[in-house]
Order: sequence, then structure tokens, then C-alpha cells
Amino acid sequence: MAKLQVAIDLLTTEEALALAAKVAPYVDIIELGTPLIKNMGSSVITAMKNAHPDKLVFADLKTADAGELEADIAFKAGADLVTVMGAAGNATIIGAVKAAKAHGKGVVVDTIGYPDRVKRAQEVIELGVEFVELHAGLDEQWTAGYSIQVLIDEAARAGVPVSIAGGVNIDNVTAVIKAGAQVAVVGAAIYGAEDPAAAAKALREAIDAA
Ligand SMILES: O=C([C@H](O)CO)[C@H](O)[C@H](O)COP(=O)(O)O
Repeated sequence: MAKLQVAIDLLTTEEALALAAKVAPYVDIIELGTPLIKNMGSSVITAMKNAHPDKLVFADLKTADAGELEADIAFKAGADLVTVMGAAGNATIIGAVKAAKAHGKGVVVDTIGYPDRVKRAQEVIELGVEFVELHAGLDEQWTAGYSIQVLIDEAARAGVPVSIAGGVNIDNVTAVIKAGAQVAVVGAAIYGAEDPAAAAKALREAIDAA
């Protein structure tokens, strides 16, 4: 069954916990966004895991170097999954995977900004990562001409476990799952909704029906 990951791109622990409390019944993975972790530090990871021990807590570190060290900090704080940039060297990814194995946790590679996301996904999966995020970041989404269809097409030909992030919403989530994504990552379409719980519930139902 495909998973729903809520990406919390809010800026304080208080706001993040309030949103997570509303949407937790409908999501499998709670992502603490990079700006949130940069603003609050690893304490937000601990607070979220303590509040939702039954969910996978995803620390979107976007690590580019010192993979083992940064991953270890997040795992010690309570993260179940951490991200390393696909553009980082393999040694950085291997280091993070080493830390993950020591903690019984996992690493996700984020392909944001990488020219050939599918090729990199196929390479890094061999390094022991859980799955690869086919990701168009917020800046790319705000660039004229952006379409999530690019990521959907990439997922269909990746042939390795992937998530899709980059403007997933209720109108495209079925296509995201049908393309083979194991995880649909949804940020703004949940945290920016008038009723985040209702938005998460609708996404959950669409994923389960896909
Ligand atoms: O990872 C993200 C981004 O780099 C900012 O941290 C987002 O959480 C991810 O893109 C999902 O958010 P939406 O595109 O708003 O669904």
C-alpha cells in the first residue's frame, strides 16, 4: 500500500505539532521540513517523535556532506528517516547509511536539482537507501512552465522505489501513485489548506483507491 507523507514546511515546533495532531490519523510519515529543522534544531525531531511514536518521523536534513555525522544527530533525536542530497558524493550517502544501520533506521536520497533524477535514483539505491525522492523543490515549482508531470513520467521509468514531491495535491495524487511512487509527499496542499485534516483525509482516500 502506498504511503502518504505530510511535509511540514512551517517554522516552529508549536505550529508543526498542531498540524501533525490534525493530520496524523491519515498519514504514514511526518516530514519535518528543512526550514523547520534549520529554525528549531533537532529538538523538533524529538518533540514530534514523542508526540507520534507510531508514525515514521522524516527529518528532511538535505545533507550534502558529513553524512554519517548529520544522520547520527537526527537518528539520536528520534528520526526514522533522513534525507541526503543526490548531488552529494557517494561517500556522504554511504556514511548516512552506516549511521542508519547502526540505529535500525533509514536514508532517503533527495534528487532536487539533479539533472538526471532517474539515473541518480538507480545509482544510489545500490548504496542501501530506502527509497529515492523524485523532487522538484519549491523554487523549481515556482519557475514558469513547471509541471509535476515530469516527475510522474520519471517515476514510471525509474524501476526503483521512489517517492514524488513537488506540488502533489488531490488533483494529481492518483497519477502519482499509478506511476509507481511508493510515497506521495504533500506539503502545501495540506498545511496551506483551510481544513488540513479534511485535505489529508481526501488524499488518504485517493491513495487507497488508486
Ligand atoms: O521538501 C520540500 C521543500 O524542499 C521545502 O522544504 C517540500 O516539503 C516538498 O517539496 C513538498 O512540498 P510541496 O511541494 O509543497 O507539496
